[in-house]
Amino acid sequence: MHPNALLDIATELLREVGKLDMPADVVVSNFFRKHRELGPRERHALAETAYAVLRQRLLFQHLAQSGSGALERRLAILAWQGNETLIRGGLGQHEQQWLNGVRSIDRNSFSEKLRHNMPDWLAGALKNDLDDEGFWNFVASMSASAPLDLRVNMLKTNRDKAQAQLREAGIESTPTPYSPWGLRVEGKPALQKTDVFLRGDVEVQDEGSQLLAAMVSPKRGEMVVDFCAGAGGKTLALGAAMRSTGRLYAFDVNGHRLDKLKPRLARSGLSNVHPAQLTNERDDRVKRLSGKIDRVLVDAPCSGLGTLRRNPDLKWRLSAKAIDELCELQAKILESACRMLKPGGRLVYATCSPLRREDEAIAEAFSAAHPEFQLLDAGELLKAAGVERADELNANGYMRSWPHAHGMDGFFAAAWQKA
Ligand SMILES: C[S@@+](CC[C@H](N)C(=O)[O-])C[C@H]1O[C@@H](n2cnc3c(N)ncnc32)[C@H](O)[C@@H]1O
Repeated sequence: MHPNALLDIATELLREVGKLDMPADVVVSNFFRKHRELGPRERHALAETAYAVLRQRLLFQHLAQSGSGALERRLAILAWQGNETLIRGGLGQHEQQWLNGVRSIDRNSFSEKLRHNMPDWLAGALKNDLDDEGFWNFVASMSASAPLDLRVNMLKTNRDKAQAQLREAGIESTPTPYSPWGLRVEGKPALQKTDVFLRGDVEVQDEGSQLLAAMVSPKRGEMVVDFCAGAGGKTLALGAAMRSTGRLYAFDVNGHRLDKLKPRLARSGLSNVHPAQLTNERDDRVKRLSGKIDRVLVDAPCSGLGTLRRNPDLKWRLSAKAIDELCELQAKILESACRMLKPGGRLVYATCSPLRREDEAIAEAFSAAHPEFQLLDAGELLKAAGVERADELNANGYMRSWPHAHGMDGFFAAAWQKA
């Protein structure tokens, strides 16, 4: 495709993504469905360019002020993630000069806001929770893209075999440093077409998300509830840990998300999973299971800010008010879900948020209101589940992962045992 035509398409894509009215991954895949003429390399460059703009939106918007023509075209030129020589071929003389000028600006001269690229409310909240070094480490980690992690389905195979089969399909991977079930893949290969994926030997799941299942560590024959199962990322890991025995309820209020679990379940070979849509967290099903369940995972609806590497649009689509509402809902869900546990049972509360308000604050309030639930040490639980270097993930008894420290998404988990 001619570079100018490619820049026109990039301009169009950035216009769509810039509306921020839908998740960026949905906008990008809808856009590609409309533009069948694009090859894989062009799609990759376009998607990465859109994501680069979302990651450093304030900086690019600031730099784009000095140019002329459509704003989105200037953003695309500044953030271009494909072949530099190719795209330069599509630029007019003025654009070439403008780009050279912008590139020569010393980035150290930029204001703090242009360096962290976050709305004020979010920068304020993170600075409140992290020290200066932690804050800037977090910022740096969020400006890179995330790796593709897979969880090996131990019901069907083992990590060595899965790795060898991926290699046969031309996909190189390495064992994840913490999760004993994880493989980290180089680049973004077309995994979904490989036999090893279609057979259900591997599933896409961030290493941190695998560790949340390790915090639950369900055993064969147990009664387990995944309260906020969504599309079932953790459900599948829990079901495999149970060796497809016992009963695993996959609850969610969103039927559309639960529908997405079905094809994954079919591949997984699990027969112990029972998906059910709830009307709300106080649904009658929850009452009926009161005092009957061995393990409950509450993978709560949250800001998702621990996944900013994958979903950089979140920081622009969320607001301080939305966090307030989420915190209220998280407390309500935990309060209702805890009723299902039998004495001796384990409750796990988890988020993919780095904000203390959604994490420690919810866990501390729950502990204070429920003396019958005793907090368990996350480091010990992870070690017992076979997680390597478990101590590195222990933060005052809670589990915490950071992209900059552990190379995985930012997760939090608290676990309690019911007396
Ligand atoms: C973090 S996501 C779950 C992701 C999922 N566990 C996975 O691993 O793929 C949170 C889920 O909570 C669900 N949810 C929101 N409000 C809920 C409620 N009141 N009761 C149960 N689930 C709820 C959302 O529909 C969403 O699917």
